[in-house]
Amino acid sequence: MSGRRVGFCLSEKKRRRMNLDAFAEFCAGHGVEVVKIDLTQPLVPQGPFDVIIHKLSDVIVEAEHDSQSQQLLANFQNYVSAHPSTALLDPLPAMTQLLDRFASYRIMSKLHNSLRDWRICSPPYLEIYSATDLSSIHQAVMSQGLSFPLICKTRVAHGSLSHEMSLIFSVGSLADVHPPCVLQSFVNHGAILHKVFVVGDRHFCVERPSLKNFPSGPCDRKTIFFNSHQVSKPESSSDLTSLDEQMPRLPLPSSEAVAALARELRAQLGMALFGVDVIINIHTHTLSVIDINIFPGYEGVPQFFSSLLSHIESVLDKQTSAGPQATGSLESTHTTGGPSAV
Ligand SMILES: Nc1ncnc2c1ncn2[C@@H]1O[C@H](COP(=O)(O)OP(=O)(O)OP(=O)(O)O)[C@@H](O)[C@H]1O
Ligand SMILES: O=P(O)(O)O[C@H]1[C@H](O)[C@H](O)[C@H](OP(=O)(O)O)[C@@H](OP(=O)(O)O)[C@@H]1O
Ligand SMILES: [Mg+2]
Repeated sequence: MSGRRVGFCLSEKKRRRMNLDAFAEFCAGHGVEVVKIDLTQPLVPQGPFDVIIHKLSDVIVEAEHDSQSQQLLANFQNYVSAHPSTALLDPLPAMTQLLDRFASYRIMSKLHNSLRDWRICSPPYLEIYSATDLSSIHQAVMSQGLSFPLICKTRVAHGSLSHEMSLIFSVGSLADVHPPCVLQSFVNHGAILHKVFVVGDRHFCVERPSLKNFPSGPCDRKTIFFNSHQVSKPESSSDLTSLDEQMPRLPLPSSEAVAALARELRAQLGMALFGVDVIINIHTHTLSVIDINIFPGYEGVPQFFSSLLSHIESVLDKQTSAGPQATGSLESTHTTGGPSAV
């Protein structure tokens, strides 16, 4: 495939994290030119692009309150709208919904219906919009079927603050909740996390450290505050990830169930580059989906470069066969409803 230009719109940190320079070299060997897009400069002179791959989560989140980020985002959106033949990975509305745990958890909560045959579910959760009295939160925890311990996560699902979390063990400790946030039932899973990395129609499962088991039900224990990046990176190791008791090794997630999950979320999200965090309940052995990530790090996936290039080529092939008026994003997106909130 010759003369194809793929623009990357990533933060400097993300370019380093994915080793964009090495990917550019890899693509050059396959006749695909990788271009680093500078969002602060006019986009037209930097183009044209057959495909744009981006992770604008920083800009989208900051555009909520920062006029310069709003301008950068508007420039990008104007360029994409004016160039419908440029394929966008991934569509902005799809990415935006995953920046909000209220939206992504609504999608996760529907998986138990669409993937019932695979015994895939997502833990009960509760959306807390604003400061609410303790008894109302406790009432909602009970009525929504949540069970202690609870894990509390910020509503915003991206960026450094989004990884600050807490484990809450009693009704009294609900005072440690800082809305807007979600409360989710903690599922004992033997301190093993399964990261499912999706690249187009391919997906890869990588095992990671995870939070250890805790006694079920409320107990008189202080809230534990932690950063998720201390818990589930390949090198994570602390008393939070070390089991207090020996337990039989859990089965691996069935490859068919994981494939069904990847397929379902590809269709639901209309995205090609995302990660899904899955844990196995030590009592029921059901798969619990606890998180969906935009354009993750794909650490532990040696096939990432070849899979990404293969997906780019499949998108371009579709563009070619669909003709010059093909739309910018080849995959549709839609949002879903959700449970009551506090
Ligand atoms: N409901 C849950 N039950 C048990 N453990 C959980 C649950 N939710 C999260 N965890 C643990 O906390 C870790 C971080 O949770 P989560 O993935 O939601 O945070 P995150 O900041 O979005 O992480 P990342 O962006 O690195 O994927 C998980 O890897 C897992 O170890
Ligand atoms: O271990 P993974 O690849 O899941 O780590 C991801 C993490 O899940 C989040 O997707 C991070 O993105 P933010 O939520 O935007 O911080 C990724 O950071 P990034 O700098 O690679 O985008 C982690 O790689
Ligand atoms: Mg996660």
